[in-house]
Amino acid sequence: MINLSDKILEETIIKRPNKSYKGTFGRITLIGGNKNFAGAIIMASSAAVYAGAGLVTTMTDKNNKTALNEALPEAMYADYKKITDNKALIQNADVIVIGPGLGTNESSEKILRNVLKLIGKNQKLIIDGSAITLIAKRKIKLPQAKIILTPHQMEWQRLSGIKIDEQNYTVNKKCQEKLNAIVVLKSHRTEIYTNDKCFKNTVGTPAQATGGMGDTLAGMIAGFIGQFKQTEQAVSAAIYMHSKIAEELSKNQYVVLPHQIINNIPYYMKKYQKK
Ligand SMILES: NC(=O)C1=CN([C@@H]2O[C@H](COP(=O)(O)OP(=O)(O)OC[C@H]3O[C@@H](n4cnc5c(N)ncnc54)[C@H](OP(=O)(O)O)[C@@H]3O)[C@@H](O)[C@H]2O)[C@@H](O)CC1
Ligand SMILES: Nc1ncnc2c1ncn2[C@@H]1O[C@H](COP(=O)(O)OP(=O)(O)O)[C@@H](O)[C@H]1O
Ligand SMILES: [Mg+2]
Repeated sequence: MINLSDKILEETIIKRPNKSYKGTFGRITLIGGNKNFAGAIIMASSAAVYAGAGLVTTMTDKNNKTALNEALPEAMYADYKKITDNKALIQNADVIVIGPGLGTNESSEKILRNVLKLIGKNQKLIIDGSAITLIAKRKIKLPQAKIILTPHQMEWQRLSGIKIDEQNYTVNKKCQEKLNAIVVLKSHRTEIYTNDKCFKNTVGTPAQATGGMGDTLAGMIAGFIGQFKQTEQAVSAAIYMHSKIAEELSKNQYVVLPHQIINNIPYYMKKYQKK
């Protein structure tokens, strides 16, 4: 297990090339946010935009359209019940995020299945929250793609069958290999399992134990892997920076909210970019 440090940020966050445009920095499509969980997909989408994603589309419940436009005018909207009429939004994306606030009813399952059918093998797919629970409970097969799973410990228990108090490096690694995906096992000290290396987060604070913190992380990871070439490195950098911001803010705050992390991402990216 490799302990993460500031080095991961300096190695990952490069100076933006002058010869570039929005397409250079990643087209990201996020799917989630049922009518009760608008916040989850708005936080994930905001984190992606603030982490530098070039172009963001949010596919969500139609009741969330106004809230999304008001909170994040940078994001485009599409109805997540019309995936099959909007195949290009999935097929042309560099990174797809599915799950924040998606819910686990039949309609959520249908949306998830429709998205998974469209994923290409070279696309990066982040599977979070409800999508992990659905895959576990309905035994849905993962597509061929560059997959990143971001479970908290209970979601990992549902997916892997490993009880929370029995989760350890050896059994987690074995299951990650079987899934053939990067597994971000979230806890107060998140672990990242990849095919060749494993990393452990060394920063973070109980001040960040707030609903929406994982939704924010999923969007941040999307923003990073949409821009920075080395996927494993970019995933690790996003996780480290998410907690680093929380830890810094917690010096003056009793609690740190997801939107406060989001607002700080551009400043921290500038501060830690490759010298
Ligand atoms: N504003 C919004 O729109 C928000 C929307 N959200 C969306 O809601 C959806 C459901 O996600 P979820 O994580 O809230 O619920 P679920 O999957 O049932 O897991 C909770 C169960 O697991 C247990 N547990 C054990 N260990 C744990 C651990 N380390 N971390 C966390 N839980 C742990 C825990 O134990 P307990 O608390 O009972 O002790 C409980 O029994 C998802 O799509 C998400 O994106 C949220 O992000 C909130 C903000
Ligand atoms: N006590 C803690 N110390 C450090 N990080 C924490 C702590 N509690 C929660 N976190 C972080 O907050 C996030 C919680 O993710 P998750 O449970 O999926 O939240 P949500 O689904 O509500 O958005 C993870 O990134 C986790 O590492
Ligand atoms: Mg979550």
